[in-house]
Amino acid sequence: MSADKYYTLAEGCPFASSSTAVLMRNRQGTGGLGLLQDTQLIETLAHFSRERIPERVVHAKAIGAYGVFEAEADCSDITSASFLNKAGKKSPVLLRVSTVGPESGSADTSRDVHGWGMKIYTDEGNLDWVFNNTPVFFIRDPIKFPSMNRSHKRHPRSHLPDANMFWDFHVGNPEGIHQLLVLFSDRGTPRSVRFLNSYSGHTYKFTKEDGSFKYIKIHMKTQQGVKNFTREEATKIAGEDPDYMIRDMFEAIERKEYPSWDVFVQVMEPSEAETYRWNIFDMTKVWPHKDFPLRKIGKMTLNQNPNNYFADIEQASFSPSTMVPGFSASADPVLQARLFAYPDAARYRLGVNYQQLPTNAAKVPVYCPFERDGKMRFDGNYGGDPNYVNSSLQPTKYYPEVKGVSPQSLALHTEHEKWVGEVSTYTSHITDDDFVQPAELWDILGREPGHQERVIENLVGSVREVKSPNLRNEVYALFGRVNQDLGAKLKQATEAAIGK
Ligand code: HEM
Repeated sequence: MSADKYYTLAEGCPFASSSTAVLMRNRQGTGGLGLLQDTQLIETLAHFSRERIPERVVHAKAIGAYGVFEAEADCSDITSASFLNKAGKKSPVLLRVSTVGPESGSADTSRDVHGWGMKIYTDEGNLDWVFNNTPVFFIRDPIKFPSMNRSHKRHPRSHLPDANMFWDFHVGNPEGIHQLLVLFSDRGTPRSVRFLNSYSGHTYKFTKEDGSFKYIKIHMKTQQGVKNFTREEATKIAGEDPDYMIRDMFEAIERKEYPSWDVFVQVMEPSEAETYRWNIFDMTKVWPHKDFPLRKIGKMTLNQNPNNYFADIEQASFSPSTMVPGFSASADPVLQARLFAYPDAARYRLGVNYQQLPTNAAKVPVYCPFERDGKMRFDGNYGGDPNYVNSSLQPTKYYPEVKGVSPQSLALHTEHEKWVGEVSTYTSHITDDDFVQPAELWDILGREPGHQERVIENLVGSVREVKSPNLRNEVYALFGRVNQDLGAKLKQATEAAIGK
């Protein structure tokens, strides 16, 4: 605390003591009636009751840190994004890594997908990469997202996590089988944030000023190497130190052991997408690397812990809709839904002016005078500038005329998006194709000694909690469609464990 810093009330008025109450004392001096004039006491109590903001409905438990993204090379052959147009160009970064289902106070070594919220403060505004540590997802129809998450959370009656509910959802919605296999592999219990990879999962687009574009998927690979806990280790640590992952990364950064990740893209031509073996807008599928190899575009290093968790991390908001010129969304329906869901969540959780909070604010000048006012506006609110579009009294200037770049560089749409379809209802259907990539993953796991056995043990740990024999049989059948042997072994091991 600096020498000239002194205690005041929230309005700046100096106060002699922070722990005195103003009371009407009784004659004996043993009790006292509180007075409304005790502003300090009233304000202290009132503020305490309002300290909590809603925790995120998913991804509540997290750790965050600041760092830097460094471009590997000039990527202007594939994108006009300014943060990627020069080798060595650096942009500041904020990262928040979370578990998905459990609440803010839960154990961070729980078996769960881990979320990756990353904000790159570029010189053309903010770009958010809202990824997971798995390359695929449980669903491909966005309407299923709330249902899927509720089935992973607490039972509405018992308020307990419930394996019956979990497996009931997944048997009824088997498109998640690829993701389930990843979740119950060793990667479902990462050793810490420092040792996990992250993936865009969705197809995005790199766009160029001439209107051309490429489809991309982004992969971030940990330079510390992928390391995981076994089920037993993760369970033990969950009891002993539920904040293990927070502690691990916070302390590493304090020790100046800065974790870093190499950033790659898989790049696909639009014409290739039309005939590719897999639907590139189906997030339950990957693009095998033999078809689309990784190209390195940069490196991300974390080098600074937050100064204040609430201000820097809890108040952070990330959205796939936060995109810079040169980077664009694809027609994946889950991604399209997410473009709406995140700003909507931020407005609910943080308020309509959440972009002004220091941790979310762009590091370039923001001039958005047609969004005004609202709760907790704390900048100058654009003074007397026109609050309506197309003013001739004070015309609005645009980026191309100020920077001398072509208007196309800011184009939102690309050639591949000349839609001719009719409005239709659509729910995806399960076919044998949905089990091809999971079967390949099962074979890949088999190359690592003991990994298939561990997957079965991890599954047994959960499926044995399912009470209904019919539902258990459906779970065995689901995994049997991946590999008959897997289904049979899972059945045998689970029923044996139940019989014990
Ligand atoms: C229809 C699908 C999805 C919907 C509706 C959805 C919705 C949400 C919502 C409402 C939040 C809380 C946001 C907040 O309160 O600030 C959230 C957080 C998050 N989601 Fe999703 N999500 C979906 C799919 C996905 C997918 C596919 C990924 C990863 C590829 C993902 C990654 C994340 C991450 C990393 C966070 C935490 C962000 C943070 O740290 O603040 N979500 N999601």
